[in-house]
Amino acid sequence: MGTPLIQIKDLKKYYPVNKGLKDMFSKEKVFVKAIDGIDLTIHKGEILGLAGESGSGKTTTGEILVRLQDATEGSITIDGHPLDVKDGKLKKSFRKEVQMIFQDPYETLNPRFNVFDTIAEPLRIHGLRDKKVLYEKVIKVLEIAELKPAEHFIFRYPHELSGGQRQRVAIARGIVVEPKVLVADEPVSMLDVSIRADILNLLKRLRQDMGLTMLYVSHDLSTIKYLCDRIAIMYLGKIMEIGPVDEVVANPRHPYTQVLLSAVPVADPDYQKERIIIDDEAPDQINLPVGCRFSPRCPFAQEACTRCDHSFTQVGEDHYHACIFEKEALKPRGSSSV
Ligand SMILES: Nc1ncnc2c1ncn2[C@@H]1O[C@H](COP(=O)(O)OP(=O)(O)OP(=O)(O)O)[C@@H](O)[C@H]1O
Repeated sequence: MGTPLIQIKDLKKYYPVNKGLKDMFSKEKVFVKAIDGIDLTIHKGEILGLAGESGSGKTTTGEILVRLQDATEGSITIDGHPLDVKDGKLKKSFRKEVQMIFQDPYETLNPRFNVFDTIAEPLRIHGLRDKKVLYEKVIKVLEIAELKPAEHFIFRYPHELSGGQRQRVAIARGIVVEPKVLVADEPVSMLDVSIRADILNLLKRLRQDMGLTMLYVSHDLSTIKYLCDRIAIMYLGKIMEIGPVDEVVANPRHPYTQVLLSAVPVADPDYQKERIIIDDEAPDQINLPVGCRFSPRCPFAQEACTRCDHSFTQVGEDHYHACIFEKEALKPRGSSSV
């Protein structure tokens, strides 16, 4: 295991919910607990995949890391310094250290900015004004992002680029300030299947050539398996399982991870995989279950699950899960409890 670069401790993000006029007079505040006390470590040069269904808190985690949102509680350090440093100058230079690329490059690129202005903007914000130096830096980063020949792309506008090319521009903009960390939130889910692997390979190369550390947010377990070293599985604001990606995929321990993996299609037509079917309905984000948050949908839930506090059990090297049962002890719901 390498040196920790990012350390997230007991991170919480609670959004207040206004349920109407009646609530305005009620003393009891209601919250969506988007992130509810998570610990994560990401090592230098590592790519950590953050997976889970819609609403589990993945994007919020990434946005807090890149300071698009403030946490309600908890601490984050990057290379030993706190992310929420108050000093104005330090704050600006630390901001450079974590950059984010988003799902939809259409939305993230300003249609009135050409490629040069798009990529030069963060450099200008950080004080670089010399046009020649800016031009050279933009050309260099376009080449790294494999938009070649760079001169051919530099003065184009977003509508003159394909989806894949736009995502490459967004990546070039992210890396031009030489960050330590890249948060990639579903960066290939809106792209044509045929170009997804090219973008994932580019991210792999950036890790290798620039030593970038990444948080890769996705609900797509197959892209996580392709790209990431470790995977963390989130459900309703909690981490359910975390470990080396190959190990978790081959030997999932938490029932929620088993459910997610059972839904991934397998290319081999002769391979019969047992699909674990669960209640499709989105879980209630406000009235959270007592004990294990997954228990109302879990095919193996027992009465004892109401006493689960989501603390981890280690089951292998760097492999942890938050189910109170060992895999062998999981019994279909309704059989005698432990
Ligand atoms: N600004 C906000 N105000 C109130 N609730 C929010 C806000 N942003 C997110 N949430 C809620 O927080 C929870 C987690 O959202 P988040 O976007 O982090 O989940 P996600 O796992 O990334 O889902 P998806 O894959 O759909 O993006 C959801 O219930 C969402 O509705």
